[in-house]
Amino acid sequence: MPLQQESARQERKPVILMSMGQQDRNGHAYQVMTHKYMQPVVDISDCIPLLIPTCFGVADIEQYLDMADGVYLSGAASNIDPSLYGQENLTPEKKQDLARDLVDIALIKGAVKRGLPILGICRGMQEMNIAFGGDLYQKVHDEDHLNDHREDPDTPPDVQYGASHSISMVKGSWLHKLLGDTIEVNSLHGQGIKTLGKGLEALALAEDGLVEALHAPYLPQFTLGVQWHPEWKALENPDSIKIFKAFGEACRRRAGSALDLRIDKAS
Ligand SMILES: N[C@@H](CCC(=O)NCCCC(=O)O)C(=O)O
Repeated sequence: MPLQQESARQERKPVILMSMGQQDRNGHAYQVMTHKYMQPVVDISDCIPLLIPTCFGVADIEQYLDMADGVYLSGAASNIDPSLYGQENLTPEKKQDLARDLVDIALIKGAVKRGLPILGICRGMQEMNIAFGGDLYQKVHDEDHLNDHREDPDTPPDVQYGASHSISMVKGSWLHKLLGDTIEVNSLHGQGIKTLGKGLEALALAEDGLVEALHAPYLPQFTLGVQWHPEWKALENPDSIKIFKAFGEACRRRAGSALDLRIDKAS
């Protein structure tokens, strides 16, 4: 490969799309929460986050995807509109964010078609499940066979995002190779995976059997949804570093092959 093309490949950081839905929780401003999610993408994945507004609908999603090497779905306090997975709303007291639901589901479907890597965190993992046709427990804590996975909102952030329970990786899976048998994770969610979407498989389970990580093994690209928050102080957590590195590497591979394709077309 000519030197010029090789250095263009090395200098170009992968671009990762992330939607900007409503983001506030326990007095943490929108900017603080968005920053929390972007920080490890910049510091560990070594990628460029490109934020997408959710208030203008999905008309321009394909054009956004044209610019992307990966899709990143953050967490957020709001619940997904249950009509999107065929249920009545059992949590009317909780905020929803339909604009974000629609943008993120379009992003996931677009990423699937285009072979873009996908990483979803907490609400983001739940969105992946809905986009693939699965559904959710709307109140995990009301299910007899499941534990309460919510945080105590009256405690300081370090406690809320501190280790809460252990999860076990599915033996023989790529996540098992990456993270080992078990790790301790934080837990800040009231909803959880009930039925897995079509083609999705669990990669990790909590002690009560709730799905804590999933992927779409039939797809060639990197796909990972996690129910916990690896973005929290990610640089201090070796497991989080492994996750964000793996995502960054997948996006870099994708960016490299997209560049090859453009070079081939141009020559
Ligand atoms: N509403 C869902 C979403 C859970 C979630 O993403 N929580 C994170 C909120 C705070 C943050 O983004 O750090 C549920 O309750 O299951």
